[in-house]
Amino acid sequence: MKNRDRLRIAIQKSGRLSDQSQDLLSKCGLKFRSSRDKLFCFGESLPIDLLLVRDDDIPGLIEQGVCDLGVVGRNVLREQELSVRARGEAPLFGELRALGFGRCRLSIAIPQELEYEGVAQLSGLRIATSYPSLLGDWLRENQVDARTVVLSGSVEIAPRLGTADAICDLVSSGATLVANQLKEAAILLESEAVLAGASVTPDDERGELLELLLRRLDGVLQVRESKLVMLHAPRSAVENIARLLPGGQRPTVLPLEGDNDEVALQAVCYGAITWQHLEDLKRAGASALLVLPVEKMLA
Ligand SMILES: Nc1ncnc2c1ncn2[C@@H]1O[C@H](COP(=O)(O)OP(=O)(O)OP(=O)(O)O)[C@@H](O)[C@H]1O
Ligand SMILES: O=P(O)(O)OC[C@H]1O[C@H](OP(=O)(O)OP(=O)(O)O)[C@H](O)[C@@H]1O
Ligand SMILES: [Mg+2]
Repeated sequence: MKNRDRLRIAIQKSGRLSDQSQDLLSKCGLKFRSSRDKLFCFGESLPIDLLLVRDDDIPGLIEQGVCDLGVVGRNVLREQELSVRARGEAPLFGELRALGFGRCRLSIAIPQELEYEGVAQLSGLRIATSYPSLLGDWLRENQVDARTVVLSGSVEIAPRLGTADAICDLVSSGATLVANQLKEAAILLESEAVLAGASVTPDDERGELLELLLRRLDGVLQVRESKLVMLHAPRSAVENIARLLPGGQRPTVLPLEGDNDEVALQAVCYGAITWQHLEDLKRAGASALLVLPVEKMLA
């Protein structure tokens, strides 16, 4: 691995993951000066630079040591991981964190008029895909002997053109399948954007930068799911109420001026706080309930 004193992160230049990738990095406090060509952006707030590339190139760039981190769909990362393994090599990149956006699934779909009776039915079929390694792996695991037809895009049209009998492609809302008279038969992989990185942490300045960035990222990811809940309650109800706080840490209990029976409670809770939660808390004796968003968090 080449020695560098600045960390480099690759994200998708323009596509489904671009905006949310940029947004996530900016929430981690990274600011970039964009260059004229807009393919390399110099990091101004920390020695962390940005590369804007095609998503398919990200695992390879990490493997070659050109960049240290990348934001890419798990579907792309796993596909390339499997293709490296198929060459008898160990991949030099892997998933470091799941990022919670760009959710979709890699599925097999068949023509709507067919009844799906199970994987065995796929034997002997031609399946069109842009993910030959993931598909091949799944077919082997399920002992299905099908033929893979590799296409780089517009996979859903293959059955209509007669070049394949089924497809294996990304599905999110399912609208593209319906538009092409196809239906989902089996899910091969649940995907979302992930932070990918080298399997070995660099042993120069970048190692520390990487740790700092991961700490910030963990804070940002946690905050996204967190709320600060504040309420008043009788001292005797505190234990019950603490149990009702979803994923809550131990609450802070504070005295209320001029009141010996009531206390104020505050706790950071993880996951959604629904109206049902609030009603349950009220029934347990809580009043003056407030639910506030959390902006930053550092463990
Ligand atoms: N319909 C979808 N809904 C949600 N996420 C999706 C959907 N389709 C794809 N994704 C996710 O977004 C990633 C990027 O999708 P996009 O279509 O922008 O890629 P691309 O066309 O290969 O882009 P590039 O030009 O960078 O090669 C996919 O690899 C996948 O992880
Ligand atoms: O289930 P849906 O919500 O319809 O989404 C699925 C479609 O989205 C993606 O394509 P995209 O629209 O990005 O086009 P592309 O493959 O040409 O990039 C994917 O390849 C599917 O075709
Ligand atoms: Mg691509």
